[in-house]
Amino acid sequence: MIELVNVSKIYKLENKKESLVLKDVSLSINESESIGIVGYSGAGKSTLIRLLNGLVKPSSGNVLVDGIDINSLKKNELNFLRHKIGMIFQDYNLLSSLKVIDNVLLSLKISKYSDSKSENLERAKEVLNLVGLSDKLNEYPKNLSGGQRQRVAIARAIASKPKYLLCDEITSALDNNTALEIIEILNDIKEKTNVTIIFITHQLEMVRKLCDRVVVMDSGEIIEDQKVLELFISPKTKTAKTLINLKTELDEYNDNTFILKYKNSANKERILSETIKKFEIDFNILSAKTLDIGKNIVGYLILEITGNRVDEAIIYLKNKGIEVEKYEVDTYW
Ligand SMILES: Nc1ncnc2c1ncn2[C@@H]1O[C@H](COP(=O)(O)OP(=O)(O)OP(=O)(O)O)[C@@H](O)[C@H]1O
Repeated sequence: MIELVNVSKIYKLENKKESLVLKDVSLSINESESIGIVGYSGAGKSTLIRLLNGLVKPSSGNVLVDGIDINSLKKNELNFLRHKIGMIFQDYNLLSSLKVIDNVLLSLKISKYSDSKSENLERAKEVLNLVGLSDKLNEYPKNLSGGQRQRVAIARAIASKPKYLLCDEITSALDNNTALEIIEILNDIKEKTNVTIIFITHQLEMVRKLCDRVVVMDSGEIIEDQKVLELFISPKTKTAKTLINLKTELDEYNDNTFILKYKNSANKERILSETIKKFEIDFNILSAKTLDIGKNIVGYLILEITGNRVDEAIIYLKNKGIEVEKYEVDTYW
């Protein structure tokens, strides 16, 4: 488990000025969880993730990894603890003078994975195979595409079987298809290992495809922390709504226009037809959309509801677990 307890971070600037970039942040990350930390540029995400492996020291508060306050450790103890924590960066950070396989072997050597050269070699080949690069072992990074370089970085980060994997904007520099391939690889790694993934990004779409839980940051604070599925049904903050980025644009709507949001669609048809009969109302579907979130689906429907008992029908729908809101000009899906 990783815990941040009342962590603040102040950077010292020139002219003796200071900048408070994390404000009393507390957060617990459970084992085998995959958590997305999202927010706009400058929210403090990179600072937060760097606190988790001691690359940044807190100005106050504690960072605990498996119960150990990492800032109480001596340098060699911190280095040892870092073997538990793999990190991947936006700009890959590969050594250009080393071949793909040697980049991975170097990381195994540094983390003292095994004394046996052949075991290290076997492991390096295994992880490069896992990220689909078996045919690139002897290439230099400069001969690889951005997506392939990021795969090498993933292989290097997971080679010594870390318990935690920190990912700092690792899909941000890639085109959408390549970014989704990277997410697929991480999902595969998640399935095959118990690694805990901490994924920093401003691309909520990547979090939707990878993570169970999402933390939204704004100006150095955590402003939302909930299951990804719940965030897509009822985001609480404007930042989350904007990051979801699914603004609807209906040309015409009125006081009877509503947006319905629901998890998984199995009962939805039945509930809607029951509601129509029970309250003698009419539904006119204006727009519909579904999103897959992990193994779940979130559905959105924009309806015009007419009849004498609309209020009762809405209460009924809500009691059946369907989120209902009046449609307004800035409604987000
Ligand atoms: N070493 C530093 N010294 C001074 N200020 C810093 C330092 N690192 C970050 N900052 C400032 O701290 C704030 C938070 O930066 P941080 O990189 O943690 O945010 P972020 O959410 O990751 O943003 P981005 O996605 O742009 O990297 C920013 O205003 C940034 O300018």
